[in-house]
Amino acid sequence: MSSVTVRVPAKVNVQLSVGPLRDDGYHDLVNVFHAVSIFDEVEARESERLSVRVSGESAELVPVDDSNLAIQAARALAKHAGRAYGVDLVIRKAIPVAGGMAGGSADAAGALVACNELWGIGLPLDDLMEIAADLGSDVPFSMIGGTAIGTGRGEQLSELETNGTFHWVLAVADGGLSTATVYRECDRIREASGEQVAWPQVSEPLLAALRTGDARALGDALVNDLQPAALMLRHSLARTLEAGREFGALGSLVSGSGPTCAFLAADAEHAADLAAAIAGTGVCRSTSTAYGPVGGAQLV
Ligand SMILES: C[C@](O)(CO)[C@H](O)COP(=O)(O)OP(=O)(O)OC[C@H]1O[C@@H](n2ccc(N)nc2=O)[C@H](O)[C@@H]1O
Ligand SMILES: Nc1ncnc2c1ncn2[C@@H]1O[C@H](COP(=O)(O)OP(=O)(O)OP(=O)(O)O)[C@@H](O)[C@H]1O
Repeated sequence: MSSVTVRVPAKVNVQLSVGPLRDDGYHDLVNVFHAVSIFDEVEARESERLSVRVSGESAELVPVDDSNLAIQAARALAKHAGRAYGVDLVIRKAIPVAGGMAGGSADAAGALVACNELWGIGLPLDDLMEIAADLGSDVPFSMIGGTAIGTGRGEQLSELETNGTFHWVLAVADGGLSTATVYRECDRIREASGEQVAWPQVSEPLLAALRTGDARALGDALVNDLQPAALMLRHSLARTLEAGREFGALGSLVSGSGPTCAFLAADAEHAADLAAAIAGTGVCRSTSTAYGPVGGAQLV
């Protein structure tokens, strides 16, 4: 086999509840991930050396040195297997870079699955998931996709049963936001307000909405504790969210650490109308529609 291609979805967080800052610099979360139909492709080609190339959406913003998460994933898998494997990784990006939709994590998950196949290692999913968690808090979810609750720093997953398909509009902003900076801003806002940080709890109305496929109830239950921090760092996002509400989104929130905003629609037609209306106001760089849940990293 000389080449293997894997497709990996983006995510939105339908609940992101952030607990107190831990001693290791992470926060305990209740993180309800939902995989949506925007996909990066990671192709692994036989090679003597480790290298990566990136094309597509904002490819010029993605590093092609050892800081690339897909290269880190290939290296970690080779180390686990105890061999000095090489691979040429070719990434085709559709997921916005530094957009709060787990783009780098998707590429890391894609590289793990693709290299496991290309190199004929045959490592079981459980072992791949452990390597994934070491690479980043969002990487395990990118492996499995669907809808799942992440606890701990978001890496301890339990899959959720959902019904039907949810339709989304994504409003992509100009430029990204650093995840670490957004968490730091969240801590700063909390410290300044003197607020006692509660232990994060799963939202029962949110779980019920997912279980029954009730988009209207899900729209009411969407929550993101990082949203005030993202809005503080990027004031223009308030107008983006406002446009969604104005044009009848069932719910609007910043996706993860932002700056992408996600809007829930009633159905595919409503999503298309909403995407066009929001784009027409000029409050974001571009809009697209997507549906979820979709599966995780998969060979194509
Ligand atoms: C915002 C989310 O995307 C929501 O799914 C994730 O929580 C972030 O996941 P990620 O990008 O995979 O993040 P990581 O690479 O693990 O961590 C980047 C930085 O984000 C902060 N971080 C991340 C996860 C977490 N539970 N608490 C944190 O405080 C830490 O400062 C960390 O140094
Ligand atoms: N393969 C990759 N694709 C995109 N960014 C990468 C990749 N590897 C490393 N990076 C770096 O990671 C940073 C964050 O990018 P990424 O697209 O993962 O952010 P994000 O979607 O906001 O992440 P998350 O939602 O997991 O917090 C980028 O600014 C880039 O420098």
